[in-house]
Amino acid sequence: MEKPFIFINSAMSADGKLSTKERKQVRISGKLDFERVDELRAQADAIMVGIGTVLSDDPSLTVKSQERRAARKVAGKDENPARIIVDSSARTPLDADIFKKGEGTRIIAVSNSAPAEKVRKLEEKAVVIRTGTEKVDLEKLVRKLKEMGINTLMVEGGATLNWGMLSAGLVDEIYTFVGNLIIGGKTAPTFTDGEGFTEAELLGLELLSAKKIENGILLKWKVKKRN
Ligand SMILES: NC(=O)c1ccc[n+]([C@@H]2O[C@H](COP(=O)([O-])OP(=O)(O)OC[C@H]3O[C@@H](n4cnc5c(N)ncnc54)[C@H](O)[C@@H]3O)[C@@H](O)[C@H]2O)c1
Ligand SMILES: Nc1nc(=O)c(N)c(NC[C@H](O)[C@H](O)[C@H](O)COP(=O)(O)O)[nH]1
Repeated sequence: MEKPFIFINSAMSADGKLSTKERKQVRISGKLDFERVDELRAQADAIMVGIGTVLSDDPSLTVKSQERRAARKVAGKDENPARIIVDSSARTPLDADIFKKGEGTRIIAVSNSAPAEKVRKLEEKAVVIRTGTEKVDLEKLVRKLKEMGINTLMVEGGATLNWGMLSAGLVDEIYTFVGNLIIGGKTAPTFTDGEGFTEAELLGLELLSAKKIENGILLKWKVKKRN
């Protein structure tokens, strides 16, 4: 299948959580790790998050460094990569930060069951892509993104979207930054939620590198292809 190169970047606690049981964002990364994330954003053609992340964190998903934005301009690109929200029911608030901050394309991926009136309003602010009946069809979505010229796609969570992309076999590499804290709570989002694999379905990884950054560790993984 023709698809972009797809990698996930997430920061998790030492016990594998992405945020608290109230789905409140916590600072897991230190300054250097946020710099690394900014560099990854600047190199990507698009950044994708799930609607759960938009509703809980309201991220802007912009490139933070002025130098990196300027370098993108010199290379003939928009200051920010395309920002994509996977949002089956078109719940993205019309005043979400991704619409307010920075230049660049916004893409909202909805399913065919998303309410028409809300989709029309989103179309005034973003490119809307419809796939799937009840839930966005991630495979069709990434194929469409490739056709639109997106060759490198950075997925920044959250837990449910990570599962959707991994279980569909769409992810090439993963960066997990493991920070020096414990969050706990069986309902707190983990790196991968969703329904989970059976023993026969487990996804294998190859460790590409491990590096200490401040008080945490950055792991880079390659996802093994299933036969
Ligand atoms: N630490 C980090 O690096 C990091 C990064 C991002 C988010 N987070 C945290 O993760 C939490 C949000 O995660 P979440 O799991 O609630 O939401 P999410 O961001 O993973 O979004 C999930 C939504 O994506 C949509 N979706 C549509 N089609 C899908 C498909 N085919 N497969 C999967 N999802 C599909 C669904 O509407 C689903 O509700 C927040 O608490 C946020 O703070 C942490
Ligand atoms: N890399 C990273 N380290 C963390 O410690 C942490 N809490 C997140 N969390 C991801 C977060 O949920 C947001 O989605 C975006 O990182 C916000 O992006 P903006 O700054 O608004 O562009 N990500």
